[in-house]
Amino acid sequence: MTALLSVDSLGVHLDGVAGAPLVDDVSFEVAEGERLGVIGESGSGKSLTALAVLRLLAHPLRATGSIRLATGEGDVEVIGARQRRLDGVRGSTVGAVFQEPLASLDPLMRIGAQLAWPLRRHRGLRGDALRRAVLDALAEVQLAAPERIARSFIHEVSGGQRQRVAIALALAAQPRLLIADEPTTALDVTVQAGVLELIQSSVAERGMSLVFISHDLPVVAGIADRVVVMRAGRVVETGETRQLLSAPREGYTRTLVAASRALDDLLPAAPLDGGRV
Ligand SMILES: Nc1ncnc2c1ncn2[C@@H]1O[C@H](COP(=O)(O)OP(=O)(O)OP(=O)(O)O)[C@@H](O)[C@H]1O
Repeated sequence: MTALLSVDSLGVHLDGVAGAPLVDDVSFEVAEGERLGVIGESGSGKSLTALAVLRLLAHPLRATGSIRLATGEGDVEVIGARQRRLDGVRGSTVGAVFQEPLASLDPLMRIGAQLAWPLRRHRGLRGDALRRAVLDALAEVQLAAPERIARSFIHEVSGGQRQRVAIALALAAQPRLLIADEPTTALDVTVQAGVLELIQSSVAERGMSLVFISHDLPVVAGIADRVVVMRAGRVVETGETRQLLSAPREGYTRTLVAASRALDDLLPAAPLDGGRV
């Protein structure tokens, strides 16, 4: 399969600060339709890697190496690309959902107007067709009462609804790759499963590729075909999910798997009758 995203020897440096790069010699590929999980402890460089792919790193952070995205109109080298070229790529080739939905949503703009923007720009919709597409996009992420949501500001809807709006926004320009960076970590546990299911079904129905970043191993195991394990800014191990989790080669991956199993073993002992944990 051809690679939609190729990251080669990516480094993320903190300009003006001596020492090892924050992300060091990271390489991986994501094929068309593939779902790649990125796991690793807090501070291992997962988010910086995602931000580099989206070219959202700001000074003093600086990326080196190569990040190639295959678009409908040839490959784009993200590091060093002209801003105009990138504007075309963001949204239509790659969309992103972050831990905190407010990161991609404007608090001062009604939700419908925010969604209309990429639909107008990337799909050329206007007037009634645009209004219908906004409501369809909200219905597609299973938000009940799309008309009301479209008229609302983001602070007028719940955390789970906000993340669904952020997903609708990321999908609006029909990207070929979705980057989801800890998309359920900040959500109430009761709505996490629904948002995960939504990401999985949206990716499957659209035949999109997915980069799913999480420190939660069972969640990644359920969603990813292949996994990249990161630690201290470097890739420790990469492999097919089942293979990597059942027979990890590296000590660090074995520790992650063992910690996750130990937590799992505790679960049946937890009170299920309304007791507090
Ligand atoms: N703007 C910044 N300036 C300086 N250091 C930074 C900056 N952003 C991140 N870092 C550092 O880079 C390292 C990698 O951070 P990153 O956010 O990529 O980790 P992560 O694996 O995504 O962690 P988490 O799971 O907690 O989100 C960390 O040591 C972090 O402190």
